[in-house]
Amino acid sequence: MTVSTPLVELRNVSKVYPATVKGAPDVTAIDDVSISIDAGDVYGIIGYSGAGKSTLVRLVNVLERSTAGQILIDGRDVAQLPERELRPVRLGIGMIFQQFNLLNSRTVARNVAYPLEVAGREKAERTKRVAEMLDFVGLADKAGAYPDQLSGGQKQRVGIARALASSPALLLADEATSALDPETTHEVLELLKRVNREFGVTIIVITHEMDVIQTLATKVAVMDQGRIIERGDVFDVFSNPQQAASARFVSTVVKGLPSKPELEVLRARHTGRIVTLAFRSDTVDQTQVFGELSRDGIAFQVVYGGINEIQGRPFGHLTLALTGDDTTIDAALDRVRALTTVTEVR
Ligand SMILES: Nc1ncnc2c1ncn2[C@@H]1O[C@H](COP(=O)(O)OP(=O)(O)OP(=O)(O)O)[C@@H](O)[C@H]1O
Repeated sequence: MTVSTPLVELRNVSKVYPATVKGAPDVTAIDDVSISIDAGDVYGIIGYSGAGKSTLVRLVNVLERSTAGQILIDGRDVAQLPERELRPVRLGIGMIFQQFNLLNSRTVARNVAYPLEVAGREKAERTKRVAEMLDFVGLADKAGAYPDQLSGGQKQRVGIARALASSPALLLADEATSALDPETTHEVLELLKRVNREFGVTIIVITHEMDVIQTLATKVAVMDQGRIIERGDVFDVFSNPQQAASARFVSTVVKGLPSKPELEVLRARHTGRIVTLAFRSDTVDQTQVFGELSRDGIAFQVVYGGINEIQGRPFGHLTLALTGDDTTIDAALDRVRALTTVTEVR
């Protein structure tokens, strides 16, 4: 078996900013973070404002130096490289930004050509590559337009064409859809999926929006106060978050567990016992669960919840109001507990 080197690996990385106000404590923006990203991954990093996401991105493309730890790109520690050796490393990393960062005095085509000019590519090669990239993002007809003649979604597509022009192996997307409306966000995320699928580009997606992770990423790390508090396959984290902060992010897109006020409403509206059941397509057989509950004169009604899907795998929570003889319900719930997680709200 061959063990492949991760494309990006952070080992015990920290970044401390000295206090900006005299007497105030230093700011630990990144606190002992280790992370491993394989070639071909779409790796989401989610956290609230101030969690350290942007700092992490600036460390990976070495716009800033870490205070401690190793940052390996393709097995090479870039954190220690002298400035003059960083240029080729940065050329291998594309970036897209929330505010697009296009050059307003240049046409769309010349924006896309910019990294190729910096890399010293011949004019003929630049022209060919720019045409290919504009074609890929569906903006061939806008080559001669200026950025301020474009919509937000079109600007970000130019940003993507520019980021990919020098054929980087890695694309960093820092809040790339946060300035866009939901429809345009969806189009840009679909384009980024194609970037990953068709060019095999590894993508690190930085966001505070869980639906971006749900749509695009295959793996996710949740950041809080400079640390990674949870990580895993997107499906696992969404269907069974382990940390309270992760569960809060998940709850923004998944209607699963009723909140306290919602439970009050459910209790007032329904007689009988209220239970929430967890479902995961790969481990829980819904038919069997409902079969157990429909026996022995128990009646039930689904009163809250929903089933979601990530990468074609359904999961979710359903809350039921059960009526019937208490002892019979207890026995049925015991049987269901052998099949899935049951939470009863008393
Ligand atoms: N250049 C800097 N000097 C001092 N402190 C900084 C600097 N850059 C970031 N910080 C601090 O580091 C912490 C992490 O900031 P960072 O911008 O990485 O967070 P973030 O998760 O990207 O949030 P946002 O989405 O709001 O940018 C914050 O407390 C921030 O104030």
